[in-house]
Order: sequence, then structure tokens, then C-alpha cells
Amino acid sequence: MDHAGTQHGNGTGFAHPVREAAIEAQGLGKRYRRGWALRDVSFRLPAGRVCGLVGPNGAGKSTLMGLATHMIRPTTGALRVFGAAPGSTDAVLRTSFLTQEKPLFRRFTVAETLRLGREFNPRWDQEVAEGIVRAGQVPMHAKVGTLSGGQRTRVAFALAFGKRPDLLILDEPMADLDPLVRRELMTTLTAEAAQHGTTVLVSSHMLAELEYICDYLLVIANGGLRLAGEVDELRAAHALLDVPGTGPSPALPPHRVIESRRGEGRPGVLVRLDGPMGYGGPAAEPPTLEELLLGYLRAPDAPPLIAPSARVGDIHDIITGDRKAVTA
Ligand SMILES: Nc1ncnc2c1ncn2[C@@H]1O[C@H](COP(=O)(O)OP(=O)(O)OP(=O)(O)O)[C@@H](O)[C@H]1O
Repeated sequence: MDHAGTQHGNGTGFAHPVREAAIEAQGLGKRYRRGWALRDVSFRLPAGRVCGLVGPNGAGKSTLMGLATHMIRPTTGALRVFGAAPGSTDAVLRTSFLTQEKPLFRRFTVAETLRLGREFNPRWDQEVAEGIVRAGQVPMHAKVGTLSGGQRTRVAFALAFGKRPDLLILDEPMADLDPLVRRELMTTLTAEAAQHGTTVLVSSHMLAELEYICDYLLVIANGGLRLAGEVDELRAAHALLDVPGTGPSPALPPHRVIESRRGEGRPGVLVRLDGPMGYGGPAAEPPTLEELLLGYLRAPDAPPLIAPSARVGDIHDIITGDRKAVTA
């Protein structure tokens, strides 16, 4: 497993993530009284990626994010954020978490809210935070309680970015934004992430939008990980075959049929490739990210595919990695 790549000396006193894992989970599980919300989840999210977290309602996305931010404790397994336990000072200082609820003090003005951000965060970047607020013409002297839902979202984004996190976790944060503002904030998100090497984990049901921003992917269904890896790696492992997709799923050995596509979009059969397509077979094209995601959302029992970039070793490797990070 690759634990290399942590570089120091970015002027902040913090390790600058280059190739290390931003998040690493091994055998991670969370059980509530009603049953398992997340079970035996193992993956590695390399630093610097913008990762989409996708799954049907109730799949376990918020639970995974809660585990990564120490809001929820695991029942089994472990998770590390840049090699540190969630909840440790290092992990907390390096992580921003934005949920749909966006708890802000309603009686504070926008300026006071940003001031609070500055006081609590040693890496605070006032220019970035103010820039995000001003781009939406949100008055700095307005009380948060008087803002529209979308304007409050913008202020919450400003707080999250102003913290200058190494890991930004966004739990469906843009649901209440109009399409133009969504696009604008997403452009800000990708530009900021690219400029500062920020790792982003963003959950969303907007598949087309994820295609626009993500280069990494985690798909969860029924509490289990179904897909993990680079978008390019995952797309290359599948093909959309030009065969009629209206009848029962055809057998296409050795490839595994994920879905016979019907209705909207390109028709055909989505397969997970097991070896090259033979000559004389049906025409094959890589699926788009949206086609891939829809296929797995419609086939939640498909066996998991964890691409090489997302694989972890055993729990011992994670703990050894922690020790190396501490002694480095
Ligand atoms: N505090 C809790 N107590 C009991 N069960 C819970 C609790 N929180 C979540 N669950 C259950 O765990 C499962 C996963 O929930 P989670 O919120 O992680 O799903 P999600 O993928 O984020 O869903 P959505 O897309 O609807 O936001 C669900 O079945 C949910 O009912």
C-alpha cells in the first residue's frame, strides 16, 4: 500500500497532501437498532481528488460522511482522515463538513459569521470567504436569519472554503440553489480544489452534475460499497454494447451484465468487462459516467468493483500508516 507522498513545508505547518490517502476505511460498519446502515466498507480515497458519493435514498452516504467527521462512531472497522483518527485535532483542523442543514447563527450578520470563522480556524482565508459571499451580492451587514435559503447556502460555502480545508465533505449541499448558482459554486469548488489540492467528497443525486466535477467515485447501495475508483478507471472497466436491451438480459460471457438499458438515453446492454471484446461481437463503447451510475443504481445487488486505486491493505496497514505519519 502506498503511504508515500506526504510533503511538509507549505507554510502552514500542516502536511500538504500529494499522494497520501485523504480517507482510508477498512471493514467499516455502522449498526443502528433497525439494522446495518453501512457494512464492511473498505476503500481508499487518494488526496487531491474530487469524489462523488452516489447511492439511492437510505444507502448510507450520510452515515459514511458522519463517520469521516466523527459525528458518528463506527460499530466495526476503522476510518482514517490523512492517517489520523476522525475527531483528532489534526483531522478536525483539516476537514470542512457542509450538510444540507447548514447550521448558522440566525442573529449574526454575514460579516459576524465570517469573523467567527476567522477566530476558530488558524488557516482562515478571509479573501476567499468574502469573495464567495460578494459574488452572490449577499450584503455583509444582513442578518443570516433574513437571508433566502440559497443565500444562506452561499454563506455556509464561504465558511467551509474560508477554513482552507484539505478535505471538504459536502452532503448534498446545493439542493436549494438555482441552476445558475449551482453551476457557479461548482466552478468555484473545482477551481479552489485544483488550486489548493483540496480533496472533495460530495454526495449528490444530480448525476449529470457529478459528471461535470468528479474524477473519483464511490457508489453505495444497501449499506455496501458497489463501485470505487477513478472515473476513467471505472468507465474503462465497462462497456455499453449495441444489442437490443428490451428483452430479458442476454448472456454475454465472460462479461457480467449489469443492466439492459431501456427507455431514455442510449439503448444497449451495460456490461462489466472481463477480458477484451472478441472480434465479430456487438459494437462496444465506454459508458458515460451517468450511464454507469444509473446502471449500478438500478442493479444494487451487482457485485462490488473496487478499482486498484481504491484498494486498501488490511487494518494493520492503516495503523502502521498512522505510526509513520506520527513519526515523520
Ligand atoms: N440515527 C439513526 N438511527 C437509526 N437509523 C438510522 C439513523 N441514521 C440513519 N439511519 C438509517 O441508516 C440508513 C442509512 O441512512 P443514511 O442517512 O446514511 O442514507 P443516505 O444514503 O444519506 O440517504 P439519503 O440519500 O436519503 O440522504 C437508513 O436506512 C436510515 O434509516
